Parts: sequence; structure tokens; C-alpha cells
Amino acid sequence: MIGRLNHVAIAVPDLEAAAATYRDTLGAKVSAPQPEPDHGVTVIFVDLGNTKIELLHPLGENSPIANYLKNNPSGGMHHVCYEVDDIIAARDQLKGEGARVLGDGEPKIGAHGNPVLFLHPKDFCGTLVELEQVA
Ligand SMILES: CC[C@H](C(=O)O)C(=O)SCCNC(=O)CCNC(=O)[C@H](O)C(C)(C)COP(=O)(O)OP(=O)(O)OC[C@H]1O[C@@H](n2cnc3c(N)ncnc32)[C@H](O)[C@@H]1OP(=O)(O)O
Ligand SMILES: [Co+2]
Repeated sequence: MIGRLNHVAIAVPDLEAAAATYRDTLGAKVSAPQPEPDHGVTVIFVDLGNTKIELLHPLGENSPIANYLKNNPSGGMHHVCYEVDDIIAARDQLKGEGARVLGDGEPKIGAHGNPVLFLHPKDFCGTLVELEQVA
């Protein structure tokens, strides 16, 4: 079912400062901030060539990562994103195996323009898992 690692997401209290760390201290290529109001975050991508780091900061009132930053004020690794060929087939198989799909279970379009879903961390080794359909 899962394929390549699409990205590792890091929630950060200060997006510009985090981008500067990756750009200036670590010499990486970073994108411009990309607001994603439908997901309650602003993201900046760090392109590593073989995968990406997704820097995340809350956007709006009900950001799903606000609580995480409250509990981890310096920030931290928030989720991993694996690629799948068919996100509906993956979702249905996982639900059939008792895994919890977050939200209403319907994929939303993520920051790369592809359908994404999230799986409950408690079902996957304490790690929030995002699935992204990549053709
Ligand atoms: C623009 C899209 C972009 C993309 O890649 O395309 C994105 O990735 S958007 C990313 C932001 N969106 C999401 O994260 C959506 C899915 N996340 C959620 O629905 C929530 O974050 C949720 C339900 C995982 C946690 O919400 P919250 O923290 O408010 O709930 P709790 O405090 O009750 O936590 C429950 C339980 O889970 C543990 N937890 C919470 N967050 C994480 C995490 N990131 N990794 C691992 N574990 C996590 C938390 O500690 C609680 O555990 P407990 O033992 O019960 O205390
Ligand atoms: Co993500």
C-alpha cells in the first residue's frame, strides 16, 4: 500500500525563523510561505531532493496543530506523509482493518494539489500518518 516518503512535517512556533534556520544555517532550498486555510496551517517546503520537510504553523482559529504547539512550545516532528496510488482503496482497506481515519474520512486536497487523508497516531506507533495520492 504505502510507497515513497513524500514529506516529514515539523510544527514550528515561528515559521520565518524556522525557514531561516533551514535556508541560512543548513543551506537548504526553502519555498515561500503557502497559506492552506482549508487545513488551518501555513506551510513552507524544504526541498531535499529525495523528500521534503514541511514546516507547519497554525493559520486561523481552529488549527489542528494549535494543541500540538501548546504541548510542544519549541515545535517538533508532527507527521509523516507516505504516498499511495489509490487513496480511496487505501482508506477502505485501512478502515476494514480497524484503523481510524481522521476527519469525515473524505480526502481533502493537500499542499501539493493531491488528495490527502490522516490516520490516528494511536494506531500507527504514536505517529500521525498522512497519506497522499500521487499518480
Ligand atoms: C496543507 C496540508 C498539509 C499537507 O501535507 O498537504 C498538511 O499536512 S496539513 C497538517 C495539519 N492537519 C492535521 O494534522 C490534520 C490531522 N490532525 C488532527 O486531526 C489532530 O492533529 C489530531 C486529532 C491528530 C490531534 O489533535 P489534538 O492534538 O487536538 O488532539 P489531542 O490533544 O486530544 O491528541 C490526541 C492524542 O494524540 C496525540 N497526538 C496529537 N497530535 C499528535 C501528533 N502530531 N503525533 C503524535 N501524537 C499526537 C496526543 O498526544 C494525544 O495522545 P494522548 O496519549 O491521548 O495524550
Ligand atoms: Co503534511
